[in-house]
Amino acid sequence: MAGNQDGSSKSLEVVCRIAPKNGKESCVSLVDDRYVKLIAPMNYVTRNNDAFVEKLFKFDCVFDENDTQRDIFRRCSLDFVENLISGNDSLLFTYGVTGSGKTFTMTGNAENDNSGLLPRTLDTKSLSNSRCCAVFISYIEIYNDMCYDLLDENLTDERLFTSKNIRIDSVTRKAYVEKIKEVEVESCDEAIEQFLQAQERRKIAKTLLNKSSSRSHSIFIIRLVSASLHKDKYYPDSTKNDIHVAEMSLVDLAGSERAKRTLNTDERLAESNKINQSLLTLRQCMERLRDNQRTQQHLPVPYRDTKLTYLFKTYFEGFGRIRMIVCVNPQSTDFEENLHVMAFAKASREIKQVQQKGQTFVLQELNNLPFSQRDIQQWNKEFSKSIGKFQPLLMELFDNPPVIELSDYNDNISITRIREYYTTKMALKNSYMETVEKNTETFAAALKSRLCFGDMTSEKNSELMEELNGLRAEYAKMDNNYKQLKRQNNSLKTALSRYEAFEENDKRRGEEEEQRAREKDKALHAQRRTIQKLEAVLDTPVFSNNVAKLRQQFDTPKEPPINRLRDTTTTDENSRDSTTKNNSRYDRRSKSVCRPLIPKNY
Ligand SMILES: Nc1ncnc2c1ncn2[C@@H]1O[C@H](COP(=O)(O)OP(=O)(O)OP(=O)(O)O)[C@@H](O)[C@H]1O
Repeated sequence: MAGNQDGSSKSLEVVCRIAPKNGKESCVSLVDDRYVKLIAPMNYVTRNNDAFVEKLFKFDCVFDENDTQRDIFRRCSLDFVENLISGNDSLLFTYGVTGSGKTFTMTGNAENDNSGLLPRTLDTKSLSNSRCCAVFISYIEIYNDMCYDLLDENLTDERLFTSKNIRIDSVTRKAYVEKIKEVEVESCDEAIEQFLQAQERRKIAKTLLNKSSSRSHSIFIIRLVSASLHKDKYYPDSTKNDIHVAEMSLVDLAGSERAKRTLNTDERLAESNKINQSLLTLRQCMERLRDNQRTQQHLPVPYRDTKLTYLFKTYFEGFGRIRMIVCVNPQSTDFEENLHVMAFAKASREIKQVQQKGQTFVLQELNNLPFSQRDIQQWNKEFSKSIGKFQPLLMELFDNPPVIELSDYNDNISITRIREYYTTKMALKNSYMETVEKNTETFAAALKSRLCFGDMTSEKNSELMEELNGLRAEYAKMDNNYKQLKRQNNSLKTALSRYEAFEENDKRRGEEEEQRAREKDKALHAQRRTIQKLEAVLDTPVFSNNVAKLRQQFDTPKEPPINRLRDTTTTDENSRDSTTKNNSRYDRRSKSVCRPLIPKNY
């Protein structure tokens, strides 16, 4: 392999996609095209008992529900297709919690222009490629840490004895899955047909958190073999040693799951454990890679621990580009898992990748020439067709030549026969030659006109391309503006609903106060009426009489002191008697004082 590094190192690219929120509560929100905010649910405290309110995370790009599948494709996959055509490898994968939209992003669905990255990638046309290409696809899944060929029609649901091994190619040093089917495809439709058939064989199941949850990691590989075309000819130039073999791998990882939330049991639980284990290993590999780069150490990276990490080892070692799409579900119940996902994304962005230039393979090094068998068949067909046109003429030209046998030098009969034969054939040949020349002229004229037309078309194409690029740029600008406005609109809507909630609260509070004031008024009114009644009572003659009587009683002079003195000279008994009498009289009086002022019947 003559692959060479271009020396530049870039951070591993991580993009974030926030799924549409499913309810009012949301723990993730887009700040701008590069930052997301993770907001803790009410009363959330970390394990260290610290209060966590919100935290910002940086990405290379952020998408939310306002971005379409087409936007994601143009930002995340289109440049990888160009990378593929120019002979470089790329790995594009989705990562996230179960139900966060990984499969939706990668595969999508046919409804409402919702097809995902994979079908869109297959449907890309290159206008600038002047090379002869052949496209091969393979599709594998890693289920319970075993590798299976999804293009294999005999793959049963039990997957008995069909697991494949991963090997490292001695020439290219790339990891590959051994003995899998690689199908050459001629069109996007053909590739998608193969993909859909294979998709039926994928392990998918209903879980509590996702009604069609991927139980395996799926890896779709597009292999492009290209060679420059031989000058003025329609077949590849095999002498120049510039055959490019490049791969683009589109990976839909299974989502991390917590048994506590999924309530998985038996088979689902075993799957879940394997999924989590391989994701953990992926995480450990990335972290070790980052730490090695930071500390300039060479501690072993545990790629071999799982099939997934072993298969992508070469990518992480710097061969090819990697882009990770982190999918997040903004619902509050996913907060803790999203926190882990964000931490992983942050660590991944700290990994530096040494960029590779196109890998050119020297022909002799390859065991199997990567020519497209279809192309070869096609060329043979065309060749035989054009040769075939002249076949009858050739046959006619050399059919039944006369036996050249003379009895003696005077054998005029034989000489005449031979002369006649060759004269006729000479005339025939001349006429063929004329036809051939005429045909050549016609063909040359046709070719010239086609070439002219081709030149014109290509010029027009370049003009149109320029225009298209201008329009694309304009569209992108308008699209950005539109999204910005949409986001502003959304935040205004949120502010409005918050304001309305406040207003509603105020209104309710006002009404409650009014109600309280009314009740107070009512109570006051009742008190006033009671007072009025009391005043009315005060004015009644009965009351005045009673008052007069009372006054009279109080105004009546008390026993003169002298009597009292006399009483004291009497015996104790008398004294006690008189005291008792006086007391009882007083009692009587006091009873009259205690009589109600207001008559009972009032
Ligand atoms: N951006 C989005 N727009 C519209 N629908 C979405 C989006 N993201 C996810 N969904 C919907 O949410 C549901 C779950 O998504 P999906 O199956 O892609 O999750 P997943 O991450 O692949 O889950 P798992 O790891 O369990 O396979 C699907 O019905 C999908 O259509």
